[in-house]
Amino acid sequence: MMKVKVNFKNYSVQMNNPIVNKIAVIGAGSWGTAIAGVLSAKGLKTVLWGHNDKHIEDLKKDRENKKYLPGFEFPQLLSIETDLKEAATGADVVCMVVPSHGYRKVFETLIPYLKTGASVVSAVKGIENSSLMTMTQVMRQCLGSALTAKNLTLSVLSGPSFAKEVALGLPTLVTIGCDNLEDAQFLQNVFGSERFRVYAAQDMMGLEVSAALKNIIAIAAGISDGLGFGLNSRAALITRGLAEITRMGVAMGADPVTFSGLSGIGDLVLTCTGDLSRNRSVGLKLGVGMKLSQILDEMEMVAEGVKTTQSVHDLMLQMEVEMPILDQVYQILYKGKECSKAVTDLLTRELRVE
Ligand SMILES: NC(=O)C1=CN([C@@H]2O[C@H](COP(=O)(O)OP(=O)(O)OC[C@H]3O[C@@H](n4cnc5c(N)ncnc54)[C@H](OP(=O)(O)O)[C@@H]3O)[C@@H](O)[C@H]2O)C=CC1
Ligand SMILES: O=C(CO)COP(=O)(O)O
Repeated sequence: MMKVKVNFKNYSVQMNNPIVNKIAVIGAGSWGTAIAGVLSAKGLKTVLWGHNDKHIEDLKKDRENKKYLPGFEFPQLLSIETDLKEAATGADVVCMVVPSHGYRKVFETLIPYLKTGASVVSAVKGIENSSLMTMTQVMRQCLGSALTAKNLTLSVLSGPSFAKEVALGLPTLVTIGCDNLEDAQFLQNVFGSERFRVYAAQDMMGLEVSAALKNIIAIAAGISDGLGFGLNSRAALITRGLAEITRMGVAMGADPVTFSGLSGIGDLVLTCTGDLSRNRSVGLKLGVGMKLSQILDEMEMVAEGVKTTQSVHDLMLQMEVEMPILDQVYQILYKGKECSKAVTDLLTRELRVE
């Protein structure tokens, strides 16, 4: 039987589209494809770039991303590219959706093609292993003086947003953060639509830390469910996880208020409870006794929390921030600790005041 494809339902051409001639979405996984689909469905000329020639050929031929976001036909205004120069040249907005482990290399290659005055948005939720930097810190470092010479704006898109639900046009609320609120407000109009409501913010560090660290707590929540624990345990992990994320965020310069927003508690709840989460599913499999190497071998998609656990563990030691849940997830992922022993160690810590 032939499967019916959905054409980015509920995103119609908007009358209030701001003047952007071209948007480049860099990274053709599920999230990049969903973002590019939404933008083009609302009437903006959008180019989606991916690094894998064979995969990109399939996208062109099928007008669908069968590997990462099956079932959604590309809108007419979406074009597909393997050439980074072609994709980025002339783009007013460049949205980076390459996973954190490949982000720096792709961005460095992209810099010469960035248009003067362009807005560069990171939609990625991870902390780089080698530098322990967030993605906008990586971009700042790569750009150096080109950031001001080219008059570029850096920003972050974050919030509870499973790619599949966004592609289906189910109501989704996210936040875009820029140093300057006016720049965030411009991007609110670029990305926003009736079904994709965008809030503006200025605390980029808070958005990036909450986005990256919720993935680690989602692994912990998956482990808890995999071990057969109940809803009490999951609620406790979300609550104490948020306390850890906030402690680290504040130590890194974030505003604590951000952690009670969409990118904070919003995305944490989604990822810890939603079965579409790849990070939660890694935890579930660990909880029922599978080995991490086997889980990763069988996964086609990225679970950013696995690598980010390593980065945040380094940050925890460097910055002397107390993060007991993160520490146990690290022990399970990287030191082969038994999940049940990690739980016992967490529950028998010295008694505390909340
Ligand atoms: N999916 C979602 O619902 C959401 C994801 N995010 C975030 O978006 C980011 C991207 O994730 P997502 O799209 O889901 O990932 P997917 O697993 O769906 O796809 C990953 C994509 O990245 C490509 N890729 C892998 N390595 C590199 C590299 N070194 N250079 C360039 N491209 C590379 C893959 O190509 P190939 O396989 O062909 O090598 C593939 O196209 C992550 O940080 C994630 O946390 C944020 C919000 C929602
Ligand atoms: O960040 C996400 C939704 O907001 C997606 O989470 P996963 O990467 O765990 O699937």
